[in-house]
Order: sequence, then C-alpha cells, then structure tokens
Amino acid sequence: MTILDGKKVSNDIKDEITEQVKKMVAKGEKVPHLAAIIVGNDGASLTYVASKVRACERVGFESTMVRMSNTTSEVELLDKIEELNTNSDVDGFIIQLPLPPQINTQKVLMAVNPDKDVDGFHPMNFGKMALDMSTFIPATPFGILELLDRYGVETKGKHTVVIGRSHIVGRPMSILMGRKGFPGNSTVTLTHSHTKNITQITSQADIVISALGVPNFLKAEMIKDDAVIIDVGITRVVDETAPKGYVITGDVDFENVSKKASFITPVPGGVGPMTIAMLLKNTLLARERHMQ
Ligand SMILES: Nc1nc(=O)c2c([nH]1)NC[C@@H]1CN(c3ccc(C(=O)N[C@@H](CCC(=O)O)C(=O)O)cc3)C=[N+]21
Repeated sequence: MTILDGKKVSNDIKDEITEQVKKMVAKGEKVPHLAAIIVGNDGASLTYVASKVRACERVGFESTMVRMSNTTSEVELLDKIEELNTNSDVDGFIIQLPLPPQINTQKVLMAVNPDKDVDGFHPMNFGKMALDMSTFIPATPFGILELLDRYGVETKGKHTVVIGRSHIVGRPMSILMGRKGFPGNSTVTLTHSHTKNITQITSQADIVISALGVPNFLKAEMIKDDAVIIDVGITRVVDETAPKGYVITGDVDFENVSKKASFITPVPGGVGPMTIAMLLKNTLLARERHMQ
C-alpha cells in the first residue's frame, strides 16, 4: 500500500511555483495576485481562506482577502465582484463557498470574469473543461489528477466510481476521469444519494473517489483488493481530547481500508493541501495568460 502524500506533493508544487515567481521577479514582471472573498464567519471557511493567503505568501504571490459580513446582500457582493473583475492588478479571485442563504450562488459565480475564475466554477470554464478545451480546472479535481499523475497511478481502462455529485468535486471529477488522455480514459460511474446498492458498485471499482462528507462512510467491505482510494471528505468531528476540540475526518475508514488498498490518500494531508497548491497553479496560469 502506498500513501498518496498530498502534503509532500503540494510542497513540491509550491517549490516549483516559487522558482517560477523568482524568475518573474528577476525579469521585472509583476507577480501573480490572488484575491479571495469570504462572506460571513464560518470557522472552517476562515481557516481555508487563511491557508490560501499563507500559501500565496510562501510562493511570493500577492494576495488580498476581502471579508464581508454575514448579512451582505447579493447586490453588495456583485459590486465587489465587479470591482475585482475590473481591477487589472488582480489576476484571479475566488469566492469562498458556501455563501449565506440570501445570496444566489449560481448567479454570483456567473458574475466572475471567466479569465479570472481560478476556481473554474463559471459555467463557461466548466463547459470548456467538459469539452477538453484548455481552462481553469476546479482546484480539488485538478489536485486529484495531479496526485494520480505524480504517483503514476494507471487510470486508463479502469473503472472509477465517484461518490457525490457536488458542483465543485464529484461532478467535475466524473467528467475529468472519463476524458481522453492521462489521467483519464477511465470508465466512470457517478453515484449519489439516490444510488441503490452502493456497495455493489464500489466493490467493482478500481478507483474510488469519495466526496460525500460523511465520516468513515467507506468501509473495507465496500472495496475490492488493491483498489485506489481518494478521500475528499473533510468533516470536523468534535473531540474534546483533541487540541483544537475537533479532528478532521475523511469519508474513508482509513485504518481498515488502507490494509486492502493499493494507493490511498490520508485525511488530513491528502487532497486538501493539493487543492491549495492547484489554486496557486491556476493563479500563475491566469497571470501568464494576462501577459499574452
Ligand atoms: N470557492 C471555493 N473554492 C474552494 O476550493 C473551496 C471552497 N470554496 N469552499 C470549501 C472547499 C474546501 N476546501 C479545502 C481546501 C483546503 C483544505 C485543506 O488544506 N485541508 C487540510 C486540513 C485543514 C484543516 O486543518 O482544517 C488537509 O486536508 O490536510 C481543505 C478543504 C476548499 N474549498
């Protein structure tokens, strides 16, 4: 069994990006600038955005965090988006999800300039992704592809089962794994809350990608020997004995599943850090495109 070490690979990617930024600085070019809008005070969201800002600092990017109150109206958010769309100093920006209920998420994501949409959530970029046209691939799916690539995990002709059809992970992942090229060329099954007899499906999978958000959902009995297991779940489970009062728990019963798997991502230290590294990569790509 091999651990797909997202922490390590994400550090390698950040080092590579740091080198590229140094070259930009040496040539007197402007460094990439990422902005993040966060609406409200959700603890987990604030943690993620803070990690993104820290990652920018580490690789030498400029970053801006825009904090808006929980009672922000849709119009106020759209105004802020327009400001970032037209600010030529900002290469890319994200709107941290989820948004409070008074705001229509789809409408907001459609307002982002597709050339600055480093999350790859705009329908234009999502469509381009599905049509194999170069674009910003959503960071979490992009990170999973990169991890499979760097460990040389074969995907061609394999049966990939994706659990969960969210717009930011499950749905794009199901498209990407079935695309031509590497990593891709998989036969994909997308499962969700209406799927019947999930065990029968997962037990036929060569690769399982779980993006459900139910701690310890995937058990050893649900997979076949030597399956590749990608755990996208990141649920904070209350634990008074833990230093922070909670532990980050994945969708996969790691202790038992890892004994049967050929490759597996840990939580934490798997897909999460890769997400941040690929957001940086998309921001670098945005900067390079804006220079052309
Ligand atoms: N517009 C938008 N873009 C996103 O990319 C986005 C989002 N909204 N909303 C929420 C999800 C979730 N997400 C994570 C990023 C990093 C870790 C991460 O670094 N996790 C660490 C642990 C971090 C911790 O201690 O909480 C790990 O797995 O090792 C996790 C989750 C990005 N998301």
